[in-house]
Amino acid sequence: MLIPFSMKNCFQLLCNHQVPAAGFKQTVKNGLILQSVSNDVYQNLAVEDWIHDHMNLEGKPILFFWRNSPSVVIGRHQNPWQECNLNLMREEGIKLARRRSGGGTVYHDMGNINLTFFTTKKKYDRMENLKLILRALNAVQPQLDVQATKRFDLLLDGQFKISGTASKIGRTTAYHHCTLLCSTDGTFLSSLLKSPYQGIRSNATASIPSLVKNLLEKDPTLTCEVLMNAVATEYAAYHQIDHHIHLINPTDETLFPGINSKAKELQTWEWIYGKTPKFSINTSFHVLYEQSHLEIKVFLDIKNGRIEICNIEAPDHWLPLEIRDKLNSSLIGSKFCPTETTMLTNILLRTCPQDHKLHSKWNILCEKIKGIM
Ligand SMILES: Nc1ncnc2c1ncn2[C@@H]1O[C@H](COP(=O)(O)OC(=O)CCCC[C@@H]2CCSS2)[C@@H](O)[C@H]1O
Repeated sequence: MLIPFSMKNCFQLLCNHQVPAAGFKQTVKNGLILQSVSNDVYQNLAVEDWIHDHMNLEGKPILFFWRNSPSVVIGRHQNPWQECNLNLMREEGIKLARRRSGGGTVYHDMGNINLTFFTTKKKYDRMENLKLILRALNAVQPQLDVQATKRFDLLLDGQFKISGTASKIGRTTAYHHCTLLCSTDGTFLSSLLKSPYQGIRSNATASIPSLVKNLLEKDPTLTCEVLMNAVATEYAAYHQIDHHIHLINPTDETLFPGINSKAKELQTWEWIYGKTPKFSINTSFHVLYEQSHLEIKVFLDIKNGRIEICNIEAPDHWLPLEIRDKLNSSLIGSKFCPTETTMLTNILLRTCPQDHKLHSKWNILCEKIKGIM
């Protein structure tokens, strides 16, 4: 059963320096189950941040269910260019989010449930949480063969991943969050999580790709709603709490003071791209010039998402050295992002407005460079 959640309840449960009213304290004595009414990945990640920041040491465990419209979610220390097809994502309007927890890249859509288990650091136990999910799955469909692995994945029939795990451990509190694939678009998932970019070198965390499967393929009654209710029932039984799922609105400032600025921060270029660990690109492409193919080599070092070193090598007769130097130096400091090349084109137009041939070469270069961004 879903019930709306009041501001008072939330403050009393979560905020430091608030003494829960006697009656409420009784009902949430051992924990609480929440579900987001939003399908916005940034807003939902902001709820995680907010609860993590405000949870007090009394440590009522909280289970938070959330689902997102199509999004790719990378780990805190990952490189989006290495993990996904950013061009395809832009074309398809798929959001990219960087979460605060480590680990690999996953795809979310409305057929995927996210579950966040908030506890004190002391009580943080990923295997315990996964066992709880396994009990819930067993309760709704005893025929399922699902096992938890040492990496805290859930595998169906010994080989198909249905859940991936990540976590964030703070000084006193922690959360473990995981996915659960019910009816996600698997074809889309695999095409989005394939990087087309060549020649990237970095120390960023690499994802561990697996075969994936939806639970709905095994049993058409296993919808997201059925699975959330089953997990809520197990969670309630385990913590001896009310099994009601409280609906929360992640944009409600009266409920979560300051949450909208958290969501905003998660949407910034500085967080999503700028936090990418330093990396380099060593690639080349060919251009057709006077009936022969010329090789253009590109070497880039990218730090905090911005080009730190840029070396574009092209035959002198195609692009004179001084223009190449201009290009290399104008790219330095700019964001490694396609909109920046448009800005550079404008710079060139201003620098040498008459040279049409040069402009077309520059445009070719910019198009090629955009292709690796
Ligand atoms: N939604 C989803 N669920 C399970 N597995 C997935 C999913 N999307 C992709 N994958 C597969 O997992 C690997 C990456 O596995 P890898 O082990 O590298 O990473 C993870 O599992 C991270 C899980 C993060 C969970 C958080 C919970 C709330 S916000 S995101 C990917 O290449 C695909 O093969």
